[in-house]
Amino acid sequence: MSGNSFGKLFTVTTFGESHGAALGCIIDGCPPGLELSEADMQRDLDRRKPGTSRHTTQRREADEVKILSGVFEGKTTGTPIGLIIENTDQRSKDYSKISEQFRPAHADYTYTHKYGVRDYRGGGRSSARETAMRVAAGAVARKFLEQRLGIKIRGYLSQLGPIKAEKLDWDQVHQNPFFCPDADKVPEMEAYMDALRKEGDSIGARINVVADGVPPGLGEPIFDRLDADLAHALMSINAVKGVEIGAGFDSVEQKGTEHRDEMTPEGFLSNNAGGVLGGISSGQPIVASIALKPTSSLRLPGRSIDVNGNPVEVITTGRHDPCVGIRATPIAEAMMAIVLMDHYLRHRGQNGDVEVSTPVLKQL
Ligand SMILES: C=C(O[C@@H]1CC(C(=O)O)=C[C@@H](OP(=O)(O)O)[C@H]1O)C(=O)O
Repeated sequence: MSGNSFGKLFTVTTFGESHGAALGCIIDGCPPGLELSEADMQRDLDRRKPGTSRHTTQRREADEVKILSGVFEGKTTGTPIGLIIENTDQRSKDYSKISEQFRPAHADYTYTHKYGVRDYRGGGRSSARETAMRVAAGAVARKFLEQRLGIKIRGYLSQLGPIKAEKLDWDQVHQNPFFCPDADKVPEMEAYMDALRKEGDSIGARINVVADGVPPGLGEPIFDRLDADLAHALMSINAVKGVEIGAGFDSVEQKGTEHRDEMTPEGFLSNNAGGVLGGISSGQPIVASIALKPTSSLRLPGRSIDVNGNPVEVITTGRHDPCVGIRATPIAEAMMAIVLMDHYLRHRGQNGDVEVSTPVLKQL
């Protein structure tokens, strides 16, 4: 397999390049009977699309999705769902200067070594523009999970460079261009990004994603643990350099008595596990966090080499996100939805008729 598909029973295959004709995806394995229209996906696509604030790339794409197949009279038929989004605002000449050079920290260099050819226009297939299709596919999974199981998946930006959100107010997340849940930090983030843009530099970010209402039992030990698949899915998002589940790397400094999530008949007393025990969902909220690196396309000159190995100074012109993390919240939510959907179908397949008398604990 060449790495363009994800999932075992709910599979998502994406195709397309940033400056090609279109982005597309095939979702296979979606159960029949789910009401589905373009509007269901457009809501999330609009949250991710470029050009919505001065803090993102100024490329203007409507990211209007069209359903090509798999839906009849407003409902999924169980056959492959084909989706397409046309690219409309490519400016490939911005990239002609770097067609034979490698941007430091960019996939330019590794794509060349792997394939021998490179679509240098906007990063080609390595562009984060590809994530639009993950968001569309994630919206289908999200709708099924919400309607059939009451699962709610929400994300937020918890840190932008040095600025950390200190409050988690879900109502605030969509009140600002950063997906920041702490209104008090927004002016600081705006000032930081304005200064950074003037400087021409970029910055990293952290995104948290939470799924509430996930039933216990999802996840396939040993190699397809739910947390392993989540890490796979989240790490596959462009620019992600770290993934944590629950307490994550803080577990290093915790003692067992502190880390363990004690159980009472009333519910779990904490959630250091991030909702996964032994690779299987526990019924607690699934909690993941990702670190995104700073964008590598910079107008500030950097040392590199050309395709022949000669030293060059690289300057990237064009339109770029000074912080890719700012638009990453809907992408992380989508990847979590795809993983949970896939594991729900897998669990239903093997264990759909398992009955246990042990009560399902709430999270206190
Ligand atoms: C278009 C999107 O983001 C693009 C992601 C991207 C990159 O190299 O990842 C580079 C830029 O592309 P271009 O130079 O063609 O404007 C961004 O605008 C998008 O997310 O939809």
